[in-house]
This record gives sequence, C-alpha cells and structure tokens, in this order.
Amino acid sequence: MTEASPLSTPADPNFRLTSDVLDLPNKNTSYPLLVFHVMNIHTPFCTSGPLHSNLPTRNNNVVDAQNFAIESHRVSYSINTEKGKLIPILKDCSLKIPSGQFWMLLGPNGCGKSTLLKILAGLLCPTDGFVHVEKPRSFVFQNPDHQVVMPTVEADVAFGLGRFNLTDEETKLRVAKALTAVGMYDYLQRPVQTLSGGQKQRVAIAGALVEECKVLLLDELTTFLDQSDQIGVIKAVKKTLNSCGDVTALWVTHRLEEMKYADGAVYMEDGRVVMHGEASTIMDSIEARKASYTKAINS
Ligand SMILES: Nc1ncnc2c1ncn2[C@@H]1O[C@H](COP(=O)(O)OP(=O)(O)OP(=O)(O)O)[C@@H](O)[C@H]1O
Repeated sequence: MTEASPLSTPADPNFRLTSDVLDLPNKNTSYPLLVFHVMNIHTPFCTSGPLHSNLPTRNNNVVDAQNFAIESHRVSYSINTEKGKLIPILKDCSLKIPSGQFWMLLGPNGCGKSTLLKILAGLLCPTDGFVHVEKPRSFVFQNPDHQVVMPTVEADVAFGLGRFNLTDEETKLRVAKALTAVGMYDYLQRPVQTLSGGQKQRVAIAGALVEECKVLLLDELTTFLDQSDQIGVIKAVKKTLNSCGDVTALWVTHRLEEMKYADGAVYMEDGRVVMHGEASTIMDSIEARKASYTKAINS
C-alpha cells in the first residue's frame, strides 16, 4: 500500500487518531453538513441526485435519504511534485454511505482507495469538492503495530479515554464494552506483544470504539492476516455494527471474497469512483469486468 503523502499523515508510531486530533481548521459554517476542511467549493452540496438510486436497503426499508454517515461530493486530490508538476490522484469522487452500514471500498492497486479514506478521515484535505463524515470518527491502520502501543490490552484500549475525565469505574465499563464488542474481553490483561495480528487488529478497533466513534474508517486491515484471522476481524466489525446500531464502517480491501460481509460497496479505478451501491451488484460487475479482462488478454 502507498503510505507516502505530502501532507499530514502522522509519522509518530505512538500516535492514535481521535476525533479531536482529526479536527481541522477552516470549518465552513455556511454549509451545515460540512464537518471539516473545504477547499474551492464550486458546487453546492445537494442531498438528492443520482447517487441515491442504487443504494441498498436495510430491513427491507428504503434508507432515509438524509441519513448518510459518510459523504463525499466531487472530491479531487492532486499533489505537486518538486518540479512543480500537478499529479491528479483523485478525480471527482462522490459517494454516500448510509448510517449503520458496513461498506467496502475496492479497486486495483494505486487507484486511490487509501487517499480517499485519508480524506474522509480528515488526514488529507481535498484539492476540490467536499466531504461530510459523522463524528467522532476513527481511522484504523493496516498495520496494528502502528497503533496498539500500550503494555496490556486493557491499558491500550483505555489509552484514548484519558482526555474524557472519566472515573476508573466508567473507564473500566467502557473498555469492557468495547472489548466485548470485538470478542476480546477475555484478553483484558494480556500483554499486547503476545497477541496475533488479528487479535491486535481487534484491539485497535476496540480502541476506536471505546471513544464511542460513529464512523470507523478501516484501511486494508486484513493484508497481513491469515485467512482465519481475516474472517475473525471482519466478523468482529460486522458484530460491532449489529450491536451498536449507529456505527458506520468503511473498509478498504482488495479481497473480493470479503464483499459477502458488506452491505454496500464503492469501486474505484484510476482515481475515480466508477461504481457505488449494493454489495452483490457491485460484486457481479467486478466479476464481469475481470472476466472480460481475462478474455481480452487470452484472445
Ligand atoms: N505522496 C504521494 N506522492 C506521489 N504519489 C502518490 C502519493 N500518495 C499517493 N500517490 C499515488 O497516488 C495513487 C493512489 O495511491 P493510494 O495509496 O491511494 O492507492 P490505493 O488504491 O490505496 O493502492 P493500494 O491498493 O496499492 O494500497 C498511487 O499511484 C500512488 O502512487
């Protein structure tokens, strides 16, 4: 995965992303849905339009058109090289993800998935367009060693609660709830270095949940995991969403088999969102694209 960025990805391995850290200046108060930094707004935000047409339903009810936890509207992102050349990375990316759902962001290597996720997390500012993401929001990194940093599971999950002025009892309750949600409560006192990769990922997710985040942004969490850990982490996220009700997750992956756990999906190619909607429909389209690509190279 491309990690480099010309802007503000924190380099400190002890850094844990929190909603406060993610707050950027220059909030645009004239657009109520805007949550963080906006540059060069050319098009007013609208909550209706073609993107609504293909959205999945939950419990057979049409999703409330206003009830989106994550939105990006015509987001573009370019970087300036040292020679002054402007390289476009994201082009006009729009998406809407209903609250409480589990969505995946897929696409070939280098198509811009991580860049878009970092923009949704507030780690990068779009060059153009704007985003709305419910808060608090948390970003979970691909490599859990970059954010599971305290000596024990309990201390690690409690780490982000220091700034909330909670009693010991309240802290313990919140840590227990978050660890239970990801199936890791039995590991409360375990030293973190004795955990498997998948267990560390779940602890990292609990570290996000303990702060009662509304949006989880998850960047290729299963890259370094074997198949059983991979499925374990996905199921933990699914279960969390089911039990918390109002948490929304966007999961970046390049593994098509993970799609069966998703409510919806966004598919990108070459810096653009090319498909966006119900998971099985997107899955079928990706399979069809793959088949026609294979046919083309075999003919
Ligand atoms: N700071 C940077 N400088 C130069 N190019 C960059 C920078 N950040 C990203 N890119 C380029 O932008 C494109 C998108 O990168 P990104 O990491 O978002 O893709 P991705 O879809 O997440 O890829 P992967 O699936 O391989 O992780 C890539 O071509 C990458 O090389």
